[in-house]
Amino acid sequence: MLIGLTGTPGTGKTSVSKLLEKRRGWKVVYLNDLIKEERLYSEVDEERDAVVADMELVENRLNEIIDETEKESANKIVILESHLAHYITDIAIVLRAYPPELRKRLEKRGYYEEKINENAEAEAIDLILAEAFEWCKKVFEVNTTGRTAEETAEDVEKIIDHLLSGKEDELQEYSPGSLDWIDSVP
Ligand SMILES: Nc1ncnc2c1ncn2[C@@H]1O[C@H](COP(=O)(O)OP(=O)(O)O)[C@@H](O)[C@H]1O
Repeated sequence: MLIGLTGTPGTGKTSVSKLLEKRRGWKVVYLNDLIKEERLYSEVDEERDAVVADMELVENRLNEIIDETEKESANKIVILESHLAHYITDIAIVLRAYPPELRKRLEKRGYYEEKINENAEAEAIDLILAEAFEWCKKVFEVNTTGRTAEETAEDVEKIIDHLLSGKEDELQEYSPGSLDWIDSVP
């Protein structure tokens, strides 16, 4: 089962993924690393020091990884970690962080002011959540505000265990759309 772990930069996708790898042995694909390491891109944007992913190459490679994972172990979970993951997966877990808290995290990571504003504003207008609704069949939302990375990892683990159980009922505490941070944009 391929599950997208998405969210604005700084919401904790990488931290949570590393904890889940350790705790549950689930396979995590760090999409941005995969694209660069395996050259799954069609062109390089020198100006922005970025690459343009070739989505067909990416999807083919992901299918191979899923098959390999399912053959190698009893593990049935592949987590796709990236703020673009929801463009690829049918299931998305969207991490959220109250913009003022997100700012602090990004400042700690040494982001420059303009990039911090850009991400804080995107988070305030629910940009990634809206995209996930558009692209995914199933969307879960996890508010990481005021929680530790460990607690968020537990939230994500609970959602994935629910999916593994095959239960169709909604996980109320993670149903999307309950956060409204539009007023946090200065
Ligand atoms: N509840 C939380 N969940 C995840 N990360 C958190 C949380 N609270 C604080 N953090 C911190 O925020 C930062 C998130 O960075 P990172 O995991 O790289 O995010 P992303 O991969 O989404 O850009 C880390 O330094 C992490 O320790």
